[in-house]
Amino acid sequence: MAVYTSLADSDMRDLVADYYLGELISYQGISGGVENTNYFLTTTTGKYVLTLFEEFEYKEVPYFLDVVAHLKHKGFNVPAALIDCHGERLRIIKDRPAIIVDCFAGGLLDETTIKSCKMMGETLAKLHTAGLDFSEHRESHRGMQWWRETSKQLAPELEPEQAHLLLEQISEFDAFIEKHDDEIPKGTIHADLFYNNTLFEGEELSAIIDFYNACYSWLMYDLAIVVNDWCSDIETGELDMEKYHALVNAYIHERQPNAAEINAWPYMQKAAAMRFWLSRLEAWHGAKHDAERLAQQHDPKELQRILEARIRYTPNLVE
Ligand SMILES: Nc1ncnc2c1ncn2[C@@H]1O[C@H](COP(=O)(O)OP(=O)(O)OP(=O)(O)O)[C@@H](O)[C@H]1O
Ligand SMILES: N[C@@H](CCO)C(=O)O
Repeated sequence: MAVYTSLADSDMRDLVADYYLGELISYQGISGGVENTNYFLTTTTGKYVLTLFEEFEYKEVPYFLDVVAHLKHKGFNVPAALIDCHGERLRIIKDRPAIIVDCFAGGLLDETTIKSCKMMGETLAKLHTAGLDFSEHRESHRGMQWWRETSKQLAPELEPEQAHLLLEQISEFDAFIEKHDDEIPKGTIHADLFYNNTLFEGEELSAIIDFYNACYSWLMYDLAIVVNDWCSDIETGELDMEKYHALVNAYIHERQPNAAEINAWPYMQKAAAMRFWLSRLEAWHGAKHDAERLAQQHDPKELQRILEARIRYTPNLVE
């Protein structure tokens, strides 16, 4: 279970007493995520989620809270940090920065469908447009610099063919970006919009969560992250072309990519797969001597298969 920082009953009661949330009724660690510690809190006023940030220091967190506040202000159902009795939205609990947000109704999809892909494509384009006037620009903490350094560190631990594939993909993308970076539109992106970061009520997309990889980067890179997760067959890595067309056409209908984005699309699809393959490899290698932690990790092979499938074939953005 991904509760890295455990809180005692008394910690929870003290915490809830510091917000306008009534009395604590119960709490429960959330097993879903891998990056942060999350608890569901039930109080006399409703249901909430407590997040303790395991990767970030206190001063790094306000950017993410500002992104969410900006999008909430624009009408998206996203988890803005609640304000406590002292007027603060961010605090330290057990040495970790922590926030409380509303718990949204809805559940995780077991799998994506053509209809949910269409909804995601449309919503992603709207999210990108809404983020264009967000003035804080933060580089990704899992961007080009991170993948260059991490791939070099991990390469000796990998099978030679894996190391070759990883390093080759990074240099191919780096060479492409060196020439074209300035032409490809950037904005504030979610950068981790896997379908387990969305909630659905019935067939309706009800909320988008987990903005803690948000950054200022290429909008097409964000679309590629979404396509790879929402439209790929997990066993083979191949795209389900009906889902692909539903998602991409819905995106394009809302926001028309320019010629540079169309040109960059194959590179973005491969880079997006490589980035999550690498973060899963990093997490997996970091956890390999701890069976409990290892069992919580996502399987890196799934993203390796997606990358290999995108190398075999990358569909065009616009037919
Ligand atoms: N505001 C919320 N409303 C309802 N459920 C939530 C909310 N926030 C988190 N959850 C639940 O908790 C789970 C884990 O949350 P989250 O994805 O933010 O954790 P994480 O550790 O950052 O995960 P990962 O990085 O693996 O996606 C979600 O899949 C969802 O089921
Ligand atoms: N969505 C990521 C984990 C959290 O960043 C993955 O599936 O590898």
